[in-house]
Amino acid sequence: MEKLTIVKVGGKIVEEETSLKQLLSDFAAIEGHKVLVHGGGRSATAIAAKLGIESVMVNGRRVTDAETLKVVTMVYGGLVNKNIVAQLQAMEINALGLTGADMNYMLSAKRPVGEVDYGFVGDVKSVNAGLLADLISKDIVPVLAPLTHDKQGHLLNTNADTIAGEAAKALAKFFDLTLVYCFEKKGVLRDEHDDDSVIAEIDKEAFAQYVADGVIQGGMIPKLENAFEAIDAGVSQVIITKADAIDGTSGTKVK
Ligand SMILES: Nc1ncnc2c1ncn2[C@@H]1O[C@H](COP(=O)(O)OP(=O)(O)O)[C@@H](O)[C@H]1O
Ligand SMILES: CC(=O)N[C@@H](CCC(=O)OP(=O)(O)O)C(=O)O
Repeated sequence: MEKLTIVKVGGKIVEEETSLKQLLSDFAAIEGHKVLVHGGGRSATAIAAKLGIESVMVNGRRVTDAETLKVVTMVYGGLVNKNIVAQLQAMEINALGLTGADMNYMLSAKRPVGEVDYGFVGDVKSVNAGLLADLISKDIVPVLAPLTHDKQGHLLNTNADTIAGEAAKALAKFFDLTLVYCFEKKGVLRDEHDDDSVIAEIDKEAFAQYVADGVIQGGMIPKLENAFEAIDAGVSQVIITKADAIDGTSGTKVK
């Protein structure tokens, strides 16, 4: 099987021009087939605020009403995605920006209203991995935005960590796959405020204990849940690391 690296980059890196540029240049240097998944939550929050729209997050997910859906569509599907594609093209990477609606590559269903009404948030139902794999095999580099669709004409907001996890799970049938979640810290930390307290390896048992102890919380919980699901689905390696170390030589290895 040929190797494929999927890199997911979070909002703090995406928001800052210099950190994004560095990340894209490191990404461009990865050998072999690759896919980039981007977030941009912070940019969406900033632009929503300029438009007088308040951002509400519950359990790390954005409550997405009709106006917020317009903002995230513009920010993720437009501004962030197309800027990344243009910058990668300048680095001789043949990038192709996609939402889940493009090529119908990622289908979702609006999350049912439970204790929380998340609005236009999509839970992934299926991934058209064959079409993505065809593109990847032709040396095209998909750049995936955190938007999916319901095939009834509606875009839905889906967390970027989930997009990366679902794409990895589906593409693991075609490639020997490494999934790298990169963000602003050196990995999963024993002490969130001490960047030198990286947990080198984590399994489900240790994860449950760290959550119970309050060491792992917030957005790191769904990130790790996505990571474990990817390992269970046959992804060879999942690494959580700092954006300047996407070569996988440091950070936290998910077992
Ligand atoms: N033990 C931990 N180690 C590292 N980060 C943690 C930990 N517990 C909670 N976090 C938080 O998780 C955040 C990463 O999750 P999230 O904001 O969803 O990531 P991203 O920026 O990649 O979308 C970090 O910014 C940090 O504040
Ligand atoms: C449903 C949901 O929460 N969607 C996310 C999608 C963006 C994202 O995940 O961005 P980061 O990776 O930068 O956090 C949101 O709108 O914030």
